[in-house]
Amino acid sequence: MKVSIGTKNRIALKETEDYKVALKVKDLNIYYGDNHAVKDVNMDIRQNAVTALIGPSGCGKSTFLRSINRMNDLIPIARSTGEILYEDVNLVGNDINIVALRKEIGMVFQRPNPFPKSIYNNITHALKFYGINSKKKLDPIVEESLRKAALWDEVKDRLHDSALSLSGGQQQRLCIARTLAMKPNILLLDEPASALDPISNAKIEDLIIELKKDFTIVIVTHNMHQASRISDNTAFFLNGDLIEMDKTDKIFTNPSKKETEDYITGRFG
Ligand SMILES: Nc1ncnc2c1ncn2[C@@H]1O[C@H](COP(=O)(O)OP(=O)(O)OP(=O)(O)O)[C@@H](O)[C@H]1O
Repeated sequence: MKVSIGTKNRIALKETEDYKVALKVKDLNIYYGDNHAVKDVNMDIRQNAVTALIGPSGCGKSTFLRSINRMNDLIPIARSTGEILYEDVNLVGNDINIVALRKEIGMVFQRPNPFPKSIYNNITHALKFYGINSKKKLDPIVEESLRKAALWDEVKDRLHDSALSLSGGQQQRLCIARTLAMKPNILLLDEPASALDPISNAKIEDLIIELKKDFTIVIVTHNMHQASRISDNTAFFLNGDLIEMDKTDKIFTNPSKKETEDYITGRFG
């Protein structure tokens, strides 16, 4: 099911010696009209790791995250320059096949947004769009996706019930399962647990730690404890600038920049 994302804007991705890079961001700038929301960001996002994006409200975290699978295209005044290299394709380029891109780089939003369909049909909806229609093919994908999203045991006897009958936390895991069914390489999570109760929140955190074995994960979170618990690397944004990015332990115990320290110690934001 792998689909070519684009043909032009191809630039070889270099990997460093100690880890593989899933996304290489170079000189990325994003504007909403005159508002320069993301400024000259350079960043390597590690494969099979969790990268947390933190920073005060309005600092550009979600804008940065959304640029990775071109969700900002939906905003007419948004404009980007620079490069986000995925495999050998610049995702900022003009000839990107957005449908293919979003299949490889899936996104889960802050509020669970299941379709008003059955649990089963939530998972199969997009697969049918890609021409997978037989129950024989769909059934195993539904089970595998729900298992990966740690929801199978809770829903296996009610797959044809409405997704809206699930709790908020279950709905969010269903949205993750729906994304996993497309077999993406990268998962973008925009505060996926912030609207959930503490138990559901903990389940989502455990799930994210489990999922990084198979996927590269980039997560926006306002919750510092969450970032420190689940992420390998943390990037701190302020006013659209990437102030500092490092191993999560380092960011939370011994950041290099005063702005980072002020933020993580609660002195501002
Ligand atoms: N759809 C939009 N149209 C115009 N400007 C926008 C839009 N979305 C975000 N912005 C602006 O871009 C800047 C960065 O916003 P963004 O939502 O990326 O920040 P954030 O760090 O994710 O904030 P929060 O933590 O509150 O979600 C802000 O100045 C914001 O007003």
